[in-house]
Amino acid sequence: MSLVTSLFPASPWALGALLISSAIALKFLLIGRREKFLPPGPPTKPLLGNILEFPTQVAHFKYTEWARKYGDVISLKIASGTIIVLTSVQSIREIFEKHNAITADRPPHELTEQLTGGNHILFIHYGPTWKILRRTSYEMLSPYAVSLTLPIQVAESTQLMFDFLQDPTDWYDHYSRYALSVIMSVVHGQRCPRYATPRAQNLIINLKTFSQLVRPGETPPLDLIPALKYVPERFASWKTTLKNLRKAQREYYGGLMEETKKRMERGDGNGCFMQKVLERQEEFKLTDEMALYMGAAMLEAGSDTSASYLQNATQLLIMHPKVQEKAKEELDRVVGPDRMPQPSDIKNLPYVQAVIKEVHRIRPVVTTGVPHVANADIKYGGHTVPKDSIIFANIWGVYNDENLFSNPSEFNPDRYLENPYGLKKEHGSSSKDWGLLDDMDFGFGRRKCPGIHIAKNSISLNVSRLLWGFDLSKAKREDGTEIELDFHDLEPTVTSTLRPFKCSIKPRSERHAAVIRREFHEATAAFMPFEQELTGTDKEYVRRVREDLI
Ligand code: HEM
Repeated sequence: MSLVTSLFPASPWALGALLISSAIALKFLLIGRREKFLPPGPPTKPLLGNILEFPTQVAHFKYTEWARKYGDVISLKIASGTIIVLTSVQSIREIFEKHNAITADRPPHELTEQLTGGNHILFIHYGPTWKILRRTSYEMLSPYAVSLTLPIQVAESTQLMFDFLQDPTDWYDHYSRYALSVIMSVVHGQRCPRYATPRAQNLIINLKTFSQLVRPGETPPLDLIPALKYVPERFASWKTTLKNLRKAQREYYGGLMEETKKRMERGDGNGCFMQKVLERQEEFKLTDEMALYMGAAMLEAGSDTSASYLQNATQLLIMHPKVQEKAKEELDRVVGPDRMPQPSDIKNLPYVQAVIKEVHRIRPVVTTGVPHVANADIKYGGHTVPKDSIIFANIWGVYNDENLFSNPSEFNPDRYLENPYGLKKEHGSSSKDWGLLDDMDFGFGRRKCPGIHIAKNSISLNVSRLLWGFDLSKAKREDGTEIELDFHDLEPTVTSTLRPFKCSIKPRSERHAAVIRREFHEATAAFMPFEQELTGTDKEYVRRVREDLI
């Protein structure tokens, strides 16, 4: 028997079995391997692909390192799945904007599917339910609709400044209260005058449980191995957490909706988002479940994000006293010391606007965006972004590209006075691509953040008021030495959320402080329609604070 024939078994059945098992083995070996048509990326390992080096936290640093090495569109293999990361304005524009109908889907997310019954606009697939929810949110959060909510937004910002005045040590929580209260008022028609307000605390606790549950490693990889969802609850503690959270969320959001209904029945409606949703529920074709989770999604997507931006801005301003000085000079000239800046002032404050853009650039809130999914192949740069691939936009990587921005790690708002997009001189400002740089932090294409107008109001009003009224500096120890700030001390979440830190926030003068107190007192009428459901403790709190102002 020759060596060659000895390798083949005698029976044709055995030969067939051998061929099939070899084909299966080969297929398995190919799993994890980068297909030829894919954009380049780091080397893969059989079966695993890039799973071992795939970053689950602060992914933007690793994505950027790979982009500089392999190009602005890279691919990563997670077993047989493909992840695409875009790190240029041109690729984002082409793939997310030009092909927006193909890239409007989201990756499967079993946990949120089970938690919300597939009704949460942020997570659900691109399809009929999403279209209904999106149309509703788009209409309710249009620039015009948002302009009608300005009085409560401005009033809440006035309380924020008042809170800084009264109790600057809790500055971090004041931002969280503010962001929550604005969104609770605009969406559900009831405000949270204290951080400790039960409505605020309930939401904070539910959001914490949720973000712990979705943290990588907390639950088995349900989307990768769907069979895991059938493991009985006694062996899968995540199922109990999820069940309890679903119950808590439904009680919470259901309660808010009931209170809106009662307000409407009494004829005391305050024009909040949910009131309008309920009034037009049939027209929008919203089921009760869809309406419930519409309100939920707004609160969940709209509170932490705005607070994180403002906390980041505060840290950056403390770290850059010269930027504060320059902004204050502009505010003194345009607004003066006898009133706080109003939304209508922002257009006359180019340097403050530059500061706001520079904070977005150096510290985008959602550094790698929220992933989209392609539902068909897309050709780009000689490669294919395949159907079903998960696509991230590496916003941080674009904003920190030294080919676009000079010294990108330097906080320098002046770059926006020299070029409307903050770009190096040679890029000019005429290319239509650059417009995308303006609002990158809010995402792209059909899934772009519908809350952008509320968020922009919050950001511009509060950054300008903070600079107008306060001197921000590092806190000092007892021995007089300054406590240094750590720019990279972030919470392990998907947003750029700083951990709380000590700092000093002092009114610029007694004159500024008096204006804040006066305007807070004058804001009482704007608060009232949103205080109908306050608990006894909260009622007592607002009564006492207002009495003290007289
Ligand atoms: C600084 C504040 C905010 C930032 C940075 C931000 C950022 C984002 C980003 C990056 C996305 C994903 C976009 C994409 O998939 O391409 C998003 C989606 C979303 N945001 Fe915001 N957001 C902010 C404030 C708000 C506010 C105030 C609201 C509500 C009033 C809101 C409601 C939503 C909703 C409902 C979605 C889901 C849209 C969808 O999937 O169709 N956001 N946001």
